[in-house]
Amino acid sequence: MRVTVLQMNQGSDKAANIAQARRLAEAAIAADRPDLISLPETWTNLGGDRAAREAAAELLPPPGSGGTGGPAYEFLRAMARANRIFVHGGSIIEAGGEGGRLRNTTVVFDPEGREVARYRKIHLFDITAPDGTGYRESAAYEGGRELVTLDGPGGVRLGLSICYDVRFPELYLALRRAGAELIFVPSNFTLATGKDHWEVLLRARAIETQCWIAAAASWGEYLERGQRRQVYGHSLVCDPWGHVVAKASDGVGWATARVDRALTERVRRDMRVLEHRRLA
Ligand SMILES: O=C(O)CNC(=O)[C@H](CS)NC(=O)CCC(=O)C(=O)O
Repeated sequence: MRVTVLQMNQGSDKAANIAQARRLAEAAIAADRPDLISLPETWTNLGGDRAAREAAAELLPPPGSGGTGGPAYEFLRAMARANRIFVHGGSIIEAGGEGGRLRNTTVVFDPEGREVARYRKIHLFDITAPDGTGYRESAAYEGGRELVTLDGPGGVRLGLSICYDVRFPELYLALRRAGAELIFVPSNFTLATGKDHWEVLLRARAIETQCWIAAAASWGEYLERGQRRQVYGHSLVCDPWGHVVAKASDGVGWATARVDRALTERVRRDMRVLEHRRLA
């Protein structure tokens, strides 16, 4: 099976972001025929101000209801159904959290266009970057609490996570223990942290968990309340040995890799790290 990660340069115009996602996804699907395609974190909105973020938010239909969602949700569903592929929607902004807060939420659709998983980002990005920029994701967002895995194409078990989650290895160990073979890390990684940490963290999570990692990321500049900010990009797919087997260059685009399940099996058989664990 093949997995494609899309690299976008979204801003605060939701309709333009959906148009960009559509254009990139159509080109990637035509070129590489993936079974599974993944978008970046909050690909429907990056930056702007609180009002732009709230305007991009969608109230999602209850899981399993088959109900109709907003334009981003319906775009993802239609793309899955039209191409008969799994679509991992990076994350979209979900309205309806406690106290008017938003949620940073992944939805996954199967080739029939049914929503088969929903994950809400657990770890929120409240930090000061080395360049002095402060981030307080928890001001707008409510954190999730639930671990999510599901069956993907060809029975490959998928595990869900988002961006800053990647710094918390216990989540990935729990996903592996829940049977995950391919774990997603859709991201808006900052340039200041990403240049030093992005690939190291993703490869470490792959090596420790012996899982494939698919990390679709936002790339380039955007404006946050008029201030210029940069995100690192470098969307990639990593194999369970820790090799980066596909990576997007600078700019918008995508990268596709073949997920070789025989490799997963061999790595796990020959180095039984799960059984060798002593402390956690
Ligand atoms: O704010 C939104 O609308 C969507 N959320 C994000 O873009 C979040 C919080 S600002 N970004 C990250 O988690 C980057 C993590 C990162 O860069 C690191 O761990 O170093």
